[in-house]
Amino acid sequence: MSSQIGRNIRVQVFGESHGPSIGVVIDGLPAGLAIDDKAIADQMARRAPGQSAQVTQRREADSPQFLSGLYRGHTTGSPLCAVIANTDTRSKDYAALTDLPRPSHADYNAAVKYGGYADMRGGGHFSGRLTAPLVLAGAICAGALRQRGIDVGAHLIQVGEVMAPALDPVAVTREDLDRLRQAPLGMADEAARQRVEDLLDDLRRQGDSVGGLVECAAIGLPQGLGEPMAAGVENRLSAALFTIPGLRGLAFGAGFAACAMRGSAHNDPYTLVDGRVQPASNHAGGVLGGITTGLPLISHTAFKPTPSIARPQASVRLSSLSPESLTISGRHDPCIAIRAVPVVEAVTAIVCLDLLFDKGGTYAT
Ligand SMILES: Cc1cc2nc3c(=O)[nH]c(=O)nc-3n(C[C@H](O)[C@H](O)[C@H](O)COP(=O)(O)O)c2cc1C
Ligand SMILES: C=C(O[C@@H]1CC(C(=O)O)=C[C@@H](OP(=O)(O)O)[C@H]1O)C(=O)O
Repeated sequence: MSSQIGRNIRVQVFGESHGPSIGVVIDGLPAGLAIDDKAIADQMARRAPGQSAQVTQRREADSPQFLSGLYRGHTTGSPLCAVIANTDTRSKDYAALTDLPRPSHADYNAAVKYGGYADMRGGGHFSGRLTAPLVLAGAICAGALRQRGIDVGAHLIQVGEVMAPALDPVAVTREDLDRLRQAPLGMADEAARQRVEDLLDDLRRQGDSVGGLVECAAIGLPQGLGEPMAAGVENRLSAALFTIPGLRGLAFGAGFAACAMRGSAHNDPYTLVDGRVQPASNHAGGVLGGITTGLPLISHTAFKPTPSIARPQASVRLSSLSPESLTISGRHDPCIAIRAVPVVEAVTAIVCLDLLFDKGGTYAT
């Protein structure tokens, strides 16, 4: 299994959802970086399970214990290791699924690939639980970015058929991103959020789940990060974002809408702003030729509906190879995208810091 992202800042996650703990080793952080415990706790709480009626009811404190790489509130320059305990595991929910795999989860694929040895309780290493250490790593990297005037924020702009307004891809500010971080369900638009809450209530009654779309913006990035072709910003961000389970689609800037546009509408004309050459619009999403343009780096990530739903579904009993109906009990998110918001933000922060370190690694804390 490869559970590492980053080139200069290497983030390795480990653990299984129902093992004793999950965690992260971060290598390549500069020494002397102040660790803001409150900022980390806030980000962890945005993602944590059991925080509202609209998410999985598993309860975890998600308070990290640092084992190395941290001394007197600052990074030491050696690998930082942190563990997060798994306390509220209910493994009996998963006992029957070894022989009767859930459609669209990783149960059956893991059983075949790892010959039945993978610990799939709670989704094991495939679980959304493994995004907790990613958020921890992202919060640490975001602290380093903030010192350089760079901020990353994400929000939910679609759940099923409910849409919320997207950010202004040129003029998005740090205040906008702060506001998004405070928004319940990751959706700042109140009217849209109310419709999402109603939709989630309906889905709970129907035993169903729904997909969603997350928009993320990184602002304050200098022009010139990244390289062409295989080392492009999109390449590196894509590889990292696809570590998030349930992610099914990723687009930059105008994304798939670009295929229906004319060049005259899609092109971002250059203008002069305070004597500097700058694109006047941002259909490019802040990246051209694999290199940042200096405008906000905008991504859209599409999440599938949660696979574990309460409705009866067709599966196959593996021991007898007979078709059987499966009804899943247990605690599940009705919409993965809601708790994926801070995860997308975290992974984007990790990659942005990683890109900054391409420049020779001379980051002054
Ligand atoms: C934050 C988060 C929470 C998730 N919660 C659940 C859940 O409660 N139930 C579930 O079946 N899948 C959940 N998933 C998705 C599964 O982990 C994922 O679909 C599965 O591991 C298969 O991976 P894939 O969808 O990337 O192919 C969650 C994913 C994330 C990122
Ligand atoms: C625990 C978390 O989410 C879990 C992600 C998940 C899955 O299949 O991805 C399934 C559920 O696990 P369990 O059955 O153990 O409650 C979620 O609760 C978390 O995000 O911290």
